[in-house]
Amino acid sequence: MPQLAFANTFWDKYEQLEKPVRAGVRKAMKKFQQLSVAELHADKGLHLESVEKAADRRMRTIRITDFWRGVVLAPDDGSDTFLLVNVVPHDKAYEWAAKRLYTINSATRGLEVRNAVVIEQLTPVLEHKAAQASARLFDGLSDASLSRLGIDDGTLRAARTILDKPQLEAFASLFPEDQFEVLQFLAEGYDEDTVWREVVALRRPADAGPYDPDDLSSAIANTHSRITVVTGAEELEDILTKPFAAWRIFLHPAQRRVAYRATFGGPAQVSGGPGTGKTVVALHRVKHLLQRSPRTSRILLTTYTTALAQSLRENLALLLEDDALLRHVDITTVDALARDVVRRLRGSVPRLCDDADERFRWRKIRQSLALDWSEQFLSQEYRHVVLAQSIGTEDEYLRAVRRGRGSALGPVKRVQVWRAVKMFEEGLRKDGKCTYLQLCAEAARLLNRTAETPYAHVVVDEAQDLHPVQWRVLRGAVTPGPDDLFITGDPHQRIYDSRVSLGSLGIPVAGRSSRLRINYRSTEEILRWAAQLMQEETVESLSGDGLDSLAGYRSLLHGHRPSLADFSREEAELTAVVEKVRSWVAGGVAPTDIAVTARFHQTLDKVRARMERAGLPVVMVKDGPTHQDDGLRLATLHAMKGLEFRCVAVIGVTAGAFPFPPAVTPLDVDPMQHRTDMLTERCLLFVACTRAREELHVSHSGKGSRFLPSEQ
Ligand SMILES: Nc1ncnc2c1ncn2[C@@H]1O[C@H](COP(=O)(O)OP(=O)(O)OP(=O)(O)O)[C@@H](O)[C@H]1O
Repeated sequence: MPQLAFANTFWDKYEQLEKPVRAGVRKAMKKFQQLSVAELHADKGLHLESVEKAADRRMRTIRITDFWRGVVLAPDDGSDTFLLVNVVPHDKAYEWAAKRLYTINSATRGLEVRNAVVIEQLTPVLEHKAAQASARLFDGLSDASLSRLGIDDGTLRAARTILDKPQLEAFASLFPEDQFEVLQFLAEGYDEDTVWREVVALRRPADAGPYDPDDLSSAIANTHSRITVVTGAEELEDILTKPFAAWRIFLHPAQRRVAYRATFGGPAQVSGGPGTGKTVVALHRVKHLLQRSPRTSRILLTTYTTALAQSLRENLALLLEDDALLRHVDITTVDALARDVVRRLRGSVPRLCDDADERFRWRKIRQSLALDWSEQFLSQEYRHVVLAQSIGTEDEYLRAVRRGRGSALGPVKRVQVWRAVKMFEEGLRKDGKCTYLQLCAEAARLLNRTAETPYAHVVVDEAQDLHPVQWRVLRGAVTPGPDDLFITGDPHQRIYDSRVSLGSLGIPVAGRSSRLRINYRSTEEILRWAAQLMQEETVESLSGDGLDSLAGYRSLLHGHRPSLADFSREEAELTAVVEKVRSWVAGGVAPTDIAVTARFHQTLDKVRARMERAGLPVVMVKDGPTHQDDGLRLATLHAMKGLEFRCVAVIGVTAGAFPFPPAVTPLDVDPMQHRTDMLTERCLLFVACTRAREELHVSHSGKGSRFLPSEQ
């Protein structure tokens, strides 16, 4: 019987096909499982046909319906793995198939495809231009170095004509995939050995023997990130009938390496820019841990908000497809976990004090003690110093190193602050209340006192915003040792001003950190635009022991440039956003795949009224809509964390809203805190803009925010 394999490019089309065409695909695929190779070639219904003047002699088309054909790479070396690469309307199928050439990469041993015809047409023209340029992008690299990294002669000739990064990007859909990634890394300035390690070694099989350019079936088996080999009828049915989600099947080697690494000697960390698949990796890690843990052990999968926990739940169910396994995983926020721990180990949970109540209490204390500091300063001092360092006595506070705080506090002042802290804590205690962070501190204390740890493994997503006391809860929830904590996050998306040093919290990740660089969500145009919002900012790493950067961060997708619109009045801005949403809907985007976001609820209320008047129903993200709830999504910027939509409009990006003065500590009060607050403001806008997959619209009325790029 022949073997059947699918290239991920096949799914790009399959998902959009109409029902009868899909049924045709299913019927054709089944034949590959029922007939012998000889019978396949002879089957009249399938009509396995070679392609005239094809760049690849193994290209075949098959009949799907009267109007659609499948494109198949058929082995001609005696092996029996057929690779299904695309479904194309009948009249375009031959042209599409004729241009593609499949080859085996000499370094990675993966199967790659290139648009051989277009590369061949372009190269002489570009060679002519390149000869006149003073420098080319890859001048500094010898042919031998490039060849070691898998660049073959055809690619080399074209690569030698490339002058700059934008020109390289234009080759994204033309060059063989692994070779293109190697060139992207080199273009970012990485040296040969790093590129070998980060691209080649990740893919190359450990037991790679001598290079055989014709061993198609081994190459197909090696190419996990782009090809899936179907092992049986059940699996085929499963793939063809369930909603297809590429992330379930095709992991990038950098994702697979961490998600399925047999074991880590201790806490492990994965960082990466927005949309690089950190959540996807966290989900696959849970799957891996479940498969290798004893049936009695429990796993905690945790994230920052309830909405994100809900989405993790849905996606893990999709990935595992096994309710029995799913029951071994608790999916919850750290705060909810802390509440459960306190309830279980202490019997009751105090009432929770919300942000407004907390601010009110600090204000009253400040007034009653006639302190010079603002309530914001006191609340931050409590959060970033007292709670962060578990300070319990005045003496400890007097000796504390106030990391991250830029205002000096001598002993006299510290005694005053400590009095305020005690008043705050006693006031809450008297009212039978506590803040969320106090609840976490209590949960951590209780977990520390008991010998029992509730979880065998803890997997943390969106880790960048967790406060040290929340980390203590997680530290206490799992016994230190191999595979205890698996952490994913992006310090460029820190929007709640929590600073940590994971090492000092008993979570050392040194030597077990990795980074993801390919964005699977947004187009390169959106990414480049959004990255300008973070310009020149240095960002502390996830573990707090150095700096993080977005170097090498890129997308393979291309689309429209974001639009930045500027209005003199808010009315006009609101009218424009309604029109924008209308045009997206008219273009075929489902309202559930569109989000409008603004900093303030007030702005969202106005948007809501306008949209409803225009006959466009809306749903607030904070109300936790499910997939079934129709309507365009409205959310504050904070609520956009972790989400994604095909189209996003970020409105009200004015000078007064970004930075928002009440959210920023004045420079003269605390220069360090001022810088952190300003960075958090930038991050907030960055997070919102990077939620967009295909279209991003940003607008303001009146003066625009200084964070906005000056050039489009
Ligand atoms: N290997 C993959 N193949 C296809 N799609 C992928 C892959 N990895 C991730 N994706 C898709 O990319 C998008 C972003 O993934 P994910 O949410 O995991 O990224 P993230 O790094 O957690 O993002 P953020 O930090 O911005 O919230 C999702 O739509 C996901 O399905």
